[in-house]
Amino acid sequence: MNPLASVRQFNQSIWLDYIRRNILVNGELQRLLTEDGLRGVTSNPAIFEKAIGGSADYDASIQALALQGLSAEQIYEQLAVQDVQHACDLLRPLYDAADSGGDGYVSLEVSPTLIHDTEGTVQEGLRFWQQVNRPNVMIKVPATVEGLPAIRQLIAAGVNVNVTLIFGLERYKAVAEAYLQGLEDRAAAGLPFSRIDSVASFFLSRIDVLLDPQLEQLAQQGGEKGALAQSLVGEVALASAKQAYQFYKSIFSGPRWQALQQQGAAVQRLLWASTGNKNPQYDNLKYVEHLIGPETVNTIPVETLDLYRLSGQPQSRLEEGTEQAAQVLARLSELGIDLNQVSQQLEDEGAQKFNEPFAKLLTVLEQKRQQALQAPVVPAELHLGQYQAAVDTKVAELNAQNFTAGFWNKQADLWVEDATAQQSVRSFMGWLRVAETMVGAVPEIEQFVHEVKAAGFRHVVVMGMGGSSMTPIVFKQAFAGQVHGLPLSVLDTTNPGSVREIEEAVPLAETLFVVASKSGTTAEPLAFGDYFYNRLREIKGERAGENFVAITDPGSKFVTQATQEGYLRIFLNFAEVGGRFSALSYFGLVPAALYGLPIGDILARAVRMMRACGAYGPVSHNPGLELGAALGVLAQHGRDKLTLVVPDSLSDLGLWLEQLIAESTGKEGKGVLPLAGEPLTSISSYGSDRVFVYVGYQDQADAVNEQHLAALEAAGHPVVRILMEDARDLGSEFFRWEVATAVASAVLRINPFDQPNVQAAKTATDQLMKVVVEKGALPQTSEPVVRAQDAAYYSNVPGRNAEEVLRSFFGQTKPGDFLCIQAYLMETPALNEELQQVRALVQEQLHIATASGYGPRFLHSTGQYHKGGPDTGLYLQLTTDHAQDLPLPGRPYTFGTFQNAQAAGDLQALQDYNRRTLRIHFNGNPTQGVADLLAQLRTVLAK
Ligand SMILES: O=P(O)(O)OC[C@H]1O[C@](O)(CO)[C@@H](O)[C@@H]1O
Ligand SMILES: O=C[C@H](O)[C@H](O)COP(=O)(O)O
Repeated sequence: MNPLASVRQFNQSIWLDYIRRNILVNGELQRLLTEDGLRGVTSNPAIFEKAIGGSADYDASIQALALQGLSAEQIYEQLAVQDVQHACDLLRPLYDAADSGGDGYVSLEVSPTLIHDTEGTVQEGLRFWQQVNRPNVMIKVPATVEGLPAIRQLIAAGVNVNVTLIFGLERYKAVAEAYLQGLEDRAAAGLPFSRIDSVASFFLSRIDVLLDPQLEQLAQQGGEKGALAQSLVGEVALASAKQAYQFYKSIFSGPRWQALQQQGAAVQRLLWASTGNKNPQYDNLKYVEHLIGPETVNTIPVETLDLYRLSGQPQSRLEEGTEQAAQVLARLSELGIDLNQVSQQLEDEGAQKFNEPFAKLLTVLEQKRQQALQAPVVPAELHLGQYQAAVDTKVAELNAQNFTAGFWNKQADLWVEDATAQQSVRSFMGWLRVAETMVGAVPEIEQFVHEVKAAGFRHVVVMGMGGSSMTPIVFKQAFAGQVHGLPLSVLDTTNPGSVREIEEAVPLAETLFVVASKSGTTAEPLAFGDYFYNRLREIKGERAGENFVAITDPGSKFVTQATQEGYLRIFLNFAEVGGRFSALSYFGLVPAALYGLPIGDILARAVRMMRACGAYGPVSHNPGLELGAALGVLAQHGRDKLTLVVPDSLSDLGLWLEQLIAESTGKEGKGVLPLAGEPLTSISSYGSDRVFVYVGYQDQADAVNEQHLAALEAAGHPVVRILMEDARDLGSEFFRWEVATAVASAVLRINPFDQPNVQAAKTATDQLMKVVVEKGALPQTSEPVVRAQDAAYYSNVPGRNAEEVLRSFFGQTKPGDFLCIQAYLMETPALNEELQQVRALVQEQLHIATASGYGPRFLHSTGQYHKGGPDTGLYLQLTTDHAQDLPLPGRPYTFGTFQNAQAAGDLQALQDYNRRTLRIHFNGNPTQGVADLLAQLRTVLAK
């Protein structure tokens, strides 16, 4: 048996004298608990100095906390408290176990600067107790003269205390006395004793380190005294411990103790501390092997722990040589050594030994804090030409009304007048500070990632719609090749071909499926979840749930389902964070971390932007406000087509911006229409409804796009450029654009946080699905205007053949319109290519903007704008029959029918809003269908 685990049979508990974030996160502490039978953890200022000051583990958190305005000391406290909380959570099952035996604790020491300050110690002890907020934390209090009354008071207040820095027997007795008095005070106040635990940490190696040289010097003088001194070298620490244990037995046995014990009090166990050997001549296990005995604890540094695991030989030895031990201590005085003086010196040095690293740690933190504060956010360069003056006026107006302060105070009248709408605005502004909350959740997420990898998962599939899956799509592309996490796929379409493609590409049994739905009621993710859960049941039976993770709001129906199905983990997001504003919450960060992204750094960048936008006090320039004001004012001047130009590696950022901006602003007949992925066409093909935004990288030349933008700018179009340092700046950009979107909405006087017109398509789809459930198939659609050989054309425009229908449809185009291609087809590179050519042709020939989206993805993105925004769209819907369909388990329909119902439902909704629509249903291969359409359009649109 592992010697470490065997120690328990002698009723001693082994604790770990070490803490560092990586061992909490990477499973190391958990392994020590499970395999080595470890039963507690202790920390001290020197340990934290090594962990925080001596590693880069905490740098991202330090940056984020510094940017939030915390001082070096506050940063230390926050980090230490977080680690202790995390460790407490890992030890909690042990603490809660019936046979916990007073174990399962994690110790956090009060500041070493308080070593002679009773009141300060009590206050800080109580503060830490509340901050850590875990029943299994112990507050470490030094056993100085001033510490004794603090121990008593904290015990009386019900705080678990680890008394530290005990070097001598007299002081040990005073410590036990303070503990008893604390308990008695508590009893007198009529308060219970249950689960108040305390340990008395007797420091060992430091005693020998101080005394051995003195003894050796005396030994060199020879004679009888010399011989005595020689015999005592290396003996004093162990003798002190053995003697202390005898005192312990007598203190915790008499009638006084029994009275307390009867009321439920627990003994204050002796804990052997400072048990890492510091003298190369001694056995490294010296302060472990000799001190094994009942009702004691030994807190052991990692190196000693590793050695003990290899060669420990546990036996109960604490009461061996008790007589001799007493002799050793008694005879010291014959050598003129006063043990009380020695203890005092050790105590003074002990204070020093913790003060120095603590001061060093604060210095390091201060440097890192300053660095964080000096790092600027990436600027957005706004070249607004003739609109500059109007935008400046709006910015001045917003500043004059103190917009930034009102914004951070969730002042809803900045957007809407109606009281109910204001309430809704306020209740969806949790995104403002969600990045701060998530900084604290990083270790938890990273630990989860380690567990997932350790369990053998090799792939991750995120399944969700709109805001719930868009961020992972962006991350996947932007960080491709730069990270080494688990490969990631995102499923956000009901297209049976795409579902099958993912199914065939992943190792099902070793794939983690993340079902992401804020509401927990969105039809698509629930269908994806059910489909893959069923597949996993076929492979793993009852254990299928082990491959599933949910991200959803607290209390959603999906929580119940995921619980019943035995999901591996349920991440509860925040009700007050809306879907498209959830990039920096669990929705964006859990998949990101699984993919291997440095989520701490990404969050730190987000906090940097929060700070720049006035989250922590007034700012002279608010980049989010300035961008948002520009977008709002430009839209009011008819420049409402926000055309996104990005390098290939950021093309999916366009999709994210589309869903954020379109779903937030496209309502009440107003809005900003973001256009992602438009092909570049001749400068004259762009109308005066455009504003161009480039998001790229500082150190990556993008000549083609840049030349194009320069020409557009020269032609009088407003152009915005944002050049990120690296992909981690996406954290900043998500936040900048969220603020800008909210500000643009304020300029347009709309509520950015609802999506009133998305429901129209959902309701129409639901009705169609009811028919499917009842009748087994979708209802017949009305007759097409034209039925050609390979395609049918449905529209309310006239035409005797395909060409005429296309001519009538495109003949409706006015300046300021846009073509919106809605492809309910399987996304493939070849199809993308054909669609891009259609867009380019339309842009060139009709001088209108073009958008293209796959259904149902765009329904949760630009779909809101299509129905709620201005009536400027020509909607070209492309559908097909699904040659290779997929059944949906437990439902009387297939993915293909579901997707077609979504197309039909949205078409219905568009027509209900009197939008101009043309549906082309391809009978054959859709890519060929689009190629044929392109050929026809070349004729139809030719000037
Ligand atoms: O996360 P949920 O609730 O499944 O919603 C998915 C998406 O659907 C919408 O609610 C509506 O399109 C989006 O706002 C959201 O991001
Ligand atoms: O609680 C544990 C003590 O802080 C620790 O054991 C001190 O050990 P050291 O003497 O090696 O610093």
